[in-house]
Amino acid sequence: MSRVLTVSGLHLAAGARALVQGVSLSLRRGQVLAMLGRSGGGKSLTTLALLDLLPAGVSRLGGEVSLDGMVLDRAGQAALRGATLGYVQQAPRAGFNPLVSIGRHFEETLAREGLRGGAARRRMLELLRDVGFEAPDSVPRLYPSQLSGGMLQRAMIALTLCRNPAFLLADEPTTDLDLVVQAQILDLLDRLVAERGIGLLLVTHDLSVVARLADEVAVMEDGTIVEQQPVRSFFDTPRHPRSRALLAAHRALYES
Ligand SMILES: Nc1ncnc2c1ncn2[C@@H]1O[C@H](COP(=O)(O)OP(=O)(O)OP(=O)(O)O)[C@@H](O)[C@H]1O
Repeated sequence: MSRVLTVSGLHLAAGARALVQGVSLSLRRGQVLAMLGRSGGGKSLTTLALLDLLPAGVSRLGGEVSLDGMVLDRAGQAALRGATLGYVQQAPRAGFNPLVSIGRHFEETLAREGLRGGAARRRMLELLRDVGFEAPDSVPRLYPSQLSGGMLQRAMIALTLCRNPAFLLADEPTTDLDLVVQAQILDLLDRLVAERGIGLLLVTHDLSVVARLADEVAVMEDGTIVEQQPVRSFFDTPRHPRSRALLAAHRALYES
């Protein structure tokens, strides 16, 4: 199974406006890389570039995405998407078709893995149980509108796991959820890294989440990575003024 996903020298622009300039990152299996920084810094676009899912109007002017040292062309990136590389977005509702039951979503995804009928149903129930649904049998017949935000995020993660991804890209996966559910989803992601050896890229604004989950931290500012360190040294000796400001704001909030 793939071990390292790398982006190097990524340059993104909208027309003449540079949005991401020379970003390089490596995501390793079994590790959590947290990406943080001010709003508009380029975290989401970098994540979307890894998936080759840039929004209309944004183009990649330079940079390479590689898997275990093999540079991927666009077809290679498309083949990776959803299979080797799972995506967990901020608003899970947007990832589901509201007119299609949860069970159908699983059927379609599992069929791509060659699983149908009873085998597909068993796998779906196993995955739903694994992400924390205590009564998974009741879930497949439901429609997305019948699930809460937290349940939908769990279902989205289970759907992503159907294809056994080596890496997960999670862009603020808990932003719209209440605190208790946030903690549950983070526990789940943490467990997936530990048990399945998934490499997790976690975009977040929350330094408590970084402290709890991350192995490595990258701070983005105005389209560049201004600091990248192992999590311990990031908290002990932040080097960039933006990192120090983030830590000071965090400490003022939690240690006063
Ligand atoms: N479709 C687009 N067209 C033009 N500019 C865009 C587009 N999408 C994003 N941008 C710009 O690119 C820059 C980086 O955006 P991005 O969403 O990657 O930031 P971010 O760090 O993820 O922010 P946040 O933390 O708020 O999600 C911003 O200045 C944003 O306005």
